[in-house]
Amino acid sequence: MGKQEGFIALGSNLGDRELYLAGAIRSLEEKGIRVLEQSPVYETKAVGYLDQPDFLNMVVRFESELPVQELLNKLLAIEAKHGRIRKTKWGPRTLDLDLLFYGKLILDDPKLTVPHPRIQERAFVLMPLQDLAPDLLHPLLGLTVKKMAEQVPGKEGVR
Ligand SMILES: Nc1nc2nc(S)n(CCO)c2c(=O)[nH]1
Repeated sequence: MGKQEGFIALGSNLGDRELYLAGAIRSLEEKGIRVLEQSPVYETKAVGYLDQPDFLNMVVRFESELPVQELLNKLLAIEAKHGRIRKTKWGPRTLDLDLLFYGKLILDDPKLTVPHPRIQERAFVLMPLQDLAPDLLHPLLGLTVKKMAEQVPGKEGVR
């Protein structure tokens, strides 16, 4: 695959959220996923199940040579290492790592969809992603991150 750049969304709404985000970034580095740039950290209102604590969200730009399946497995391992217990699909979690983009990859496999299928509807992803890559073009939607961030509802819940 050669060295590819990509973006990962990080989130936490349980326990010491800042610590979980910092730990995740350290774990990424340990597993050969080189973090090149970090967005600011945003405090965001939970979407999905609303009766859960606010999240801290951020996005990182990374580079890696890993095949995408191995990259996904490492993200799952990092979530598990930082206490992620999948009680309910949409419940609070210590750490959430979502692969947003990986090079020019387009993949629609049941286990893994890249680009992430909900980027366009998530202000908590688009606002930090815009800090890093406003002109990044979504290969399927044909919209830049800047354009998607302008259009996305719920920006008031991302501070
Ligand atoms: N604000 C906010 N709401 C969320 N709902 C879910 S599920 N998640 C987990 C991301 O898939 C989040 C999140 O990271 N931030």
